[in-house]
Amino acid sequence: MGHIQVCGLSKQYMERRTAPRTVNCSPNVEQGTYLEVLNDINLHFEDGELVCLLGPSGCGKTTLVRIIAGFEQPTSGSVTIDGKQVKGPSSNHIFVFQHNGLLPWMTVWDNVRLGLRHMSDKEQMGDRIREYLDIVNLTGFEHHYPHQLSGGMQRRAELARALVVNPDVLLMDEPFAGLDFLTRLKMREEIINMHEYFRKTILFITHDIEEALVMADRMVVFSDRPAQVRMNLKLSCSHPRDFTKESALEDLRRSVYMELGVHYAL
Ligand SMILES: Nc1ncnc2c1ncn2[C@@H]1O[C@H](COP(=O)(O)OP(=O)(O)OP(=O)(O)O)[C@@H](O)[C@H]1O
Repeated sequence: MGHIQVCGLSKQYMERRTAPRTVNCSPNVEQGTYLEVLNDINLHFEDGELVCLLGPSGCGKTTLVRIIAGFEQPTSGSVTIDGKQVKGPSSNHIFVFQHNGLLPWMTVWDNVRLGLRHMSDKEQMGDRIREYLDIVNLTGFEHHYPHQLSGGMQRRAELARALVVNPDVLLMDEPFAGLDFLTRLKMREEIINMHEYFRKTILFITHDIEEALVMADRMVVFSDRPAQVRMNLKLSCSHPRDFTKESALEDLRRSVYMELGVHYAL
C-alpha cells in the first residue's frame, strides 16, 4: 500500500506583505496578493516507488509534500492515497521524516519507542525496537542521547524511528542536509538498501541531481515557482548505478542540469 495520485493540484498562499488592509478582507488576485506556488500538478506514484523530487529553491517542493502529508490544504485539486482523499494529517500511513527530529531529552531507545506507544505488549515492543536499531546499525547505542551521536548516527536513529511504525509512505524533505560528503554517500546507500528491503513508497526531496540519479526509481523535476512538472522520468537501471559505465545516466544528468538552467558548469 502507498499508491499516491496527485490530481490538478494548485496552491496559492496569501502574501501578507501585499494583502489589502481594508474592511473588505477578500484578497485581490489581480493585484498580486496571492503567491502562486503550485500550478496544476498531476502526478502518480506507484506503491513502493522511491521518487526524488527536484527543482529550483523555493519552487514549491516542500509545499507539495506538506499537502500530500495533509498538513496543508490545496487551493484546488486533490491528493489520494490508496484511493482515499487526503483531508488532513494521518499518522497511520504516512511518516514525515525530519532531520533533527529526535527529541534531545530522550535516549535513542525512547525516541524510537515514540511511534509504538500504542503497543500494549511491552516485550513485543522491545523486540521491535531492537530489530530496527539493528537494521540501522545502532545496536549498542540505545541509551545514548542524540547529542552523543554523530550526524550520520542521528539520521540512522531518525530512520529507525520512521521505519518502526511501518508506514506505507515515507516523506523525506532533504533528509541529508548538513551531513558531510562521505556520510551523505553512506546514507544514500542505506536508503537504497532499506528501500530494496522494505519497498515503502518514498518521496524524497533533494537538490542533488547525482543523488537522485543514484537512488530514484522515478525522478520528478519542477520548474521555477509556480511549480509545474518539467520532467517525470522512470529510472529502470539496477543498483548500484555507475555514471562511468552507464552513458544513459550521464546523458540524463546533463539534461536535468540543463532543465534546471545549468549549461556549462557540469
Ligand atoms: N505557509 C506559507 N505561507 C506563505 N508562503 C509560504 C508558506 N510556505 C511556503 N511559502 C512560500 O512558498 C514558496 C515555496 O516554498 P517551499 O518551501 O514549498 O519551496 P521549496 O521548493 O521546498 O524550497 P527549498 O528547495 O528552498 O526548500 C516560497 O516562496 C515560500 O516562501
